Amino acid sequence: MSDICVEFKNLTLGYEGHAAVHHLSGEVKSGSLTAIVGANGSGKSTLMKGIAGILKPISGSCVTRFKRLAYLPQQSELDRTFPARVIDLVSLGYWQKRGLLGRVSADDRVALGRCLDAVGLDGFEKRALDSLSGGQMQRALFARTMVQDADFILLDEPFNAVDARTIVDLVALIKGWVAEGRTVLCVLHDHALVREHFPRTLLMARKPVAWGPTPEVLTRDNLARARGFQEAWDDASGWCEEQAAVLDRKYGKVAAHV
Ligand SMILES: Nc1ncnc2c1ncn2[C@@H]1O[C@H](COP(=O)(O)OP(=O)(O)OP(=O)(O)O)[C@@H](O)[C@H]1O
Repeated sequence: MSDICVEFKNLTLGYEGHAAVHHLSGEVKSGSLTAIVGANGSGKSTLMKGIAGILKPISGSCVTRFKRLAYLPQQSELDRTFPARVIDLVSLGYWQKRGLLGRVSADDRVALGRCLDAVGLDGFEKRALDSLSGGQMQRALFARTMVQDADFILLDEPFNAVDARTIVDLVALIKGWVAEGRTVLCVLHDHALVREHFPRTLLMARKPVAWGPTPEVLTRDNLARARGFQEAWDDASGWCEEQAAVLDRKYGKVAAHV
């Protein structure tokens, strides 16, 4: 098996002709743990959707070589008023394996119980989703991710609105997945957390500003450059080439492939 599980080749992604991620090239190694950081609107979620295949490239390509994907979107994209229990939500993790209407086997139920236990939600099976706290909901979503038994895991801001204790527990789960050989890409805003726990980082500002070992990426210079790109970016402008060239001249050329 190749040790590269995702390869970006000059990838540009966007919406209705407007690019949100520009000219990304690079590779994600199997078994790696990478943080994706950048300001609001810098293209992090767009990149996740591109990797998940939800968004097709405007140009360039994103070649994926993983077997099974688990994608945990931002909580804001989830409807918690849907009348469902924790067990229903977590069981959805089996749909790739069983199909949407397939039966969850006795073995699956045992595995599901183990996952709920691992995320600290033992006994919560029958709780309604709208009765959960933000942290408990995130734990339930992590249980669903575990049930999927994916070799490639995308997490979009998984620590939003959860307390410090929950973050510690969820980070430990993520590290456990990586120790099992799974690959994890995780969108985060907390740079201190990234420095402490994430060996590799991709810094985005609509285009890649830096990508590599975290201490080499989260430098004062790179963060200033990312701010400059982001602030100068004009959402109203049509195509990216001209604007990117202007910004490159102003802030220095971006190392698009690190
Ligand atoms: N469905 C959409 N239709 C049109 N434009 C969109 C859509 N989703 C995102 N965008 C735009 O694409 C750009 C990048 O958005 P994206 O959500 O990828 O940023 P982000 O880095 O994940 O931001 P945040 O940290 O706020 O979640 C933004 O200008 C945003 O308005």
